[in-house]
Order: sequence, then C-alpha cells, then structure tokens
Amino acid sequence: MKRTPHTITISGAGSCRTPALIGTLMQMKDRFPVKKVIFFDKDLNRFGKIEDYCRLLLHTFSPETEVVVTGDMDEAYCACDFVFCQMRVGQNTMRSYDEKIPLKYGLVGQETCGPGGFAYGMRSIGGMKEMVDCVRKYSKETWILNYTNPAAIVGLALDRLYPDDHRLINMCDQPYSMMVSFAKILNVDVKTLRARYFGLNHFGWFTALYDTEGHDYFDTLRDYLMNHDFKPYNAEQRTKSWLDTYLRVNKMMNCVSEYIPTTYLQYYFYADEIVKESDPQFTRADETILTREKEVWDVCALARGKNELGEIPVLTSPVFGSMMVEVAESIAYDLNQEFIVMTRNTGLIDNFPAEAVVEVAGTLGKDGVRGIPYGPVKTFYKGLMENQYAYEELTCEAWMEKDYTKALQALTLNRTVNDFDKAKAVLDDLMEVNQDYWTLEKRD
Ligand SMILES: NC(=O)c1ccc[n+]([C@@H]2O[C@H](COP(=O)([O-])OP(=O)(O)OC[C@H]3O[C@@H](n4cnc5c(N)ncnc54)[C@H](O)[C@@H]3O)[C@@H](O)[C@H]2O)c1
Ligand SMILES: O=P(O)(O)OC[C@H]1O[C@H](O[C@H]2[C@H](O)[C@@H](O)[C@@H](O)O[C@@H]2CO)[C@H](O)[C@@H](O)[C@@H]1O
Ligand SMILES: [Mn+2]
Repeated sequence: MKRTPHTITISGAGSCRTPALIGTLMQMKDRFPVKKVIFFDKDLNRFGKIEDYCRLLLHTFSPETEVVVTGDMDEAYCACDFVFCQMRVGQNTMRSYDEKIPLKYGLVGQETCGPGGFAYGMRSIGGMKEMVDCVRKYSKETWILNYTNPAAIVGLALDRLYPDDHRLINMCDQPYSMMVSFAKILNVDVKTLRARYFGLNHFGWFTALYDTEGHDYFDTLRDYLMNHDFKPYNAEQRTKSWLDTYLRVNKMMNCVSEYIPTTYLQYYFYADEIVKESDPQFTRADETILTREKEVWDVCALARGKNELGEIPVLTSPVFGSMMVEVAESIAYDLNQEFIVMTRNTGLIDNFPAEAVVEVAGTLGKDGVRGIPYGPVKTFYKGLMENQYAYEELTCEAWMEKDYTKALQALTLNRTVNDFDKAKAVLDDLMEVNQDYWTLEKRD
C-alpha cells in the first residue's frame, strides 16, 4: 500500500548531521515519503554551508518534494506533521566552554555528562520550550521528535512543562548505536535483535539481547566483551577518543559484568582517569570541528552551484539518521517497532519514582511511546539512578525557578563532581559565560 507522504521540519537544520540525515531519508523514501522538507535554523549562514547539497539530494532522489528554507519560527512550525529537532543552543562555541571550564577544576569536561551537561541542559531547555510553544500554537497534532541534548535533562524538563503531550518524544542514538555494534560482533542482522534495557538517558544498562526467533545472545556477547576490545560498528571511521570511549565499556565490565553498560556511564566511574587523559586546550568540540564538520562541509562544497549529483557522494547515517527516520515511520504508520525509548516511568521500573523519565525498551506507534515493563532494578543500579535522577530533577528545577542553590545542589550531587567547593567554582564560571542563555538568583 502506498504510504501518505508527510511534511517535516528539521530544526537545527545547520547541524553537520543534516546532510547524512537527508541522504538516509532519501534511501528510505519509500518507507517514509516526504512531500515537503522545511529547513529551519536560527543561523542560516551555517545552514548555507550545506544547503546546496541538501537541495541537490532532494532534487535528485525525490524531485516532487517541496523544499523551504527559513529562519522564521512561525513559517517553520505552523504546518508540519513532524519536527525532527537537533538544535545545539549556543552552537559549538558554547560546547567548547562546557567541556573546558570543568577541566579547569579537574572535573570531567563532557557534552552531556557532568557540569558541561548541566550548562548545556540549562541552555537547551529554553530553546526547546520556545520551539514547543511555537509548534503547539498552531497544532496539537504535530509530532516533535527530539534529539537535542542533553536528552535526559531536556526530556525531564519537557515532561514537567507539557505533562499531557504524548506527541513530544525524546530519543537517543547511543543504545541504537550499541545494538548495531552488537549485531556486527554477533554477525547477525540488527533488525532481528531485541534488547531489554533500563536506566536514565546516557546512564543505562543492557540486560538481555535475543532475536525475533527467541535465540538468546546475551551471554555470548557478555563473554565476548569480557575477552575482546569493544569496537563500534564503524571503528575505522572513528577518532581515537571515540575508540577509547568504547574500550571503557570493557573496563567497566571487568569490575561488574552482569549487564552491559552504555558508554557514557564511564564518566561517573572513571572521572579522575578521564580528566587526566583530557587536554583542557583541545576537547571533543575542537575535534568535531576539525573532523566531522570539516569532512561534511567538504563534501557539501562539491554540490555548490551543481544541478546534477554525478560523482558527489551521498552521505548517509546508519545510526542517527536511520533511527530518526525509523522512529517517524513507526509512528506515522503505526508500526509499533521496538526501540530503546525515553518515557515517564509510571511503574515500568517498579522500584523507581513514577514521575522520573527513564530509558527502557518500548514501542512507538500512533499513540506515541509505550514502554515495556521492566520490573525492579537491583540496589547498586537503583542507588546510582536515584542519585543521577536527583541531579537531573534539581537541574530542571534550577532552570524553572532560576534558583542558584538548586543548581549548586544539582552539581554537588553529580557523581563527576561530589565536592561543594568545586561545584560552586564551576557553577560560577559556567554562569558567567552563559549569561545570554540562563541566569540564576541567589536567595539566601
Ligand atoms: N539524542 C542523541 O543521542 C544525539 C545524537 C547526536 C547528536 N545529538 C544532538 O543533536 C544536536 C545537533 O548536534 P550537532 O553536533 O549535529 O550540532 P551542530 O552544532 O552541528 O548544529 C546544531 C544547529 O542547531 C542550530 N540551533 C541553535 N539553536 C537553535 C534553535 N533555538 N532553533 C533551531 N536551531 C538552532 C545551530 O545554529 C546549528 O546550526 C545537539 O543537541 C546534539 O547534542 C543528540
Ligand atoms: O562527540 P560527538 O559530537 O561525536 O557525539 C556526541 C553524541 O554521542 C552519542 O552518540 C553517538 C553514539 O553513541 C555513537 O555510537 C555513534 O553512533 O555516534 C553517535 C554520535 O553521532 C550520544 O548518544 C549523543 O547524545 C551525543 O550527542
Ligand atoms: Mn545520546
């Protein structure tokens, strides 16, 4: 049966992931056809680096698709079926501060974890609220598929701000990416793999892995990871920093091996070691500018002024882009495909607060996310999650109430910090450089 085509708005269209997202959308155009693509960014100069390439891909593979480029929020959000949201509020300039300021105090400097994730979260909540308010001014029907980070903070804040909005969905590609890597190790088709998983975003564990025929792969995979380096599915394209990030999954499993931890848990278990290995003058923000951004922009430059694709490569994204399109497809055509999803807990993890936003296996369909009940989690994991959830909750409350004390409490609770004085020092520095994005008031 022919599938109804949809109108999508890409928010944060200037992202260096957009060209590969469009390439993937074109690869999957029969599964999720698009009648109109609206590219929206607050910085159209940045989108300008990739605009000709994106237009050329759409023109080549789906000439019937209408293309709109706009810097006007109302035009972007007034009439779309789906928003694919991938904004980076503050762009790479602010990512760089997020990563470098904590390192000054011997603290983890990371995009989504620790003080950097806190500062980024405080920026993202504002940008996301502005977007959701604008979309909802026009329609309650539009699906908002959010990938903006830190998804844990953004997801929790949006759940608190829009508690009845089941068309507002937050996703992370990290569990998906790990499953693609597991499939490669096991030499099986990832489409046949199903997982059981629990945690918070960027703070979770795989606890089961089997295929649609019921073959259980978990013990085989665990044994493999106890004895072999964990490499991402696309190791040859990864920088050393990402390869090291995957290797610490082995390291974590050499201590506690009953489950498979997601990569970013390492920032909470090996904070000191990671800080020692970090260069405070050159962090991941610098690396992405010199690698991914440059490579993408170089390919896109080949399309400037061209009417035909010819030998210009079609960028695709087997994780970030594929997941986005599969999520939209599953919702649009009510396929109820399984993903690792973020959702309000409401008893899915039955010994964890009902109002937390957790990450578990679940399905996506016309009614939104349906989490699969997990059951209780064991004390070690529950303790870690409770601590992390308290940090996330205080971060959201600090933003909503502009409360300095709550921000300080949040940072002190964060396992990568754990020290009042360091928390205060890093908070004061972050607050200073984030003045245009968020403010806090001292009330004592
Ligand atoms: N959920 C996940 O697992 C996952 C995976 C990868 C990336 N991400 C996130 O996706 C986003 C994009 O990442 P990237 O590295 O490709 O970003 P990028 O820095 O290349 O591009 C982000 C774009 O967002 C734009 N932007 C900033 N504020 C905006 C706003 N209010 N409205 C619309 N656009 C705005 C910027 O101008 C920029 O062009 C980030 O938030 C990143 O953390 C999430
Ligand atoms: O440092 P970056 O910008 O390269 O990546 C930050 C993102 O990292 C995670 O996504 C990874 C994923 O874990 C990895 O396996 C692979 O597929 O690439 C993804 C990045 O494209 C994380 O989930 C994201 O939230 C981060 O933004
Ligand atoms: Mn993620």
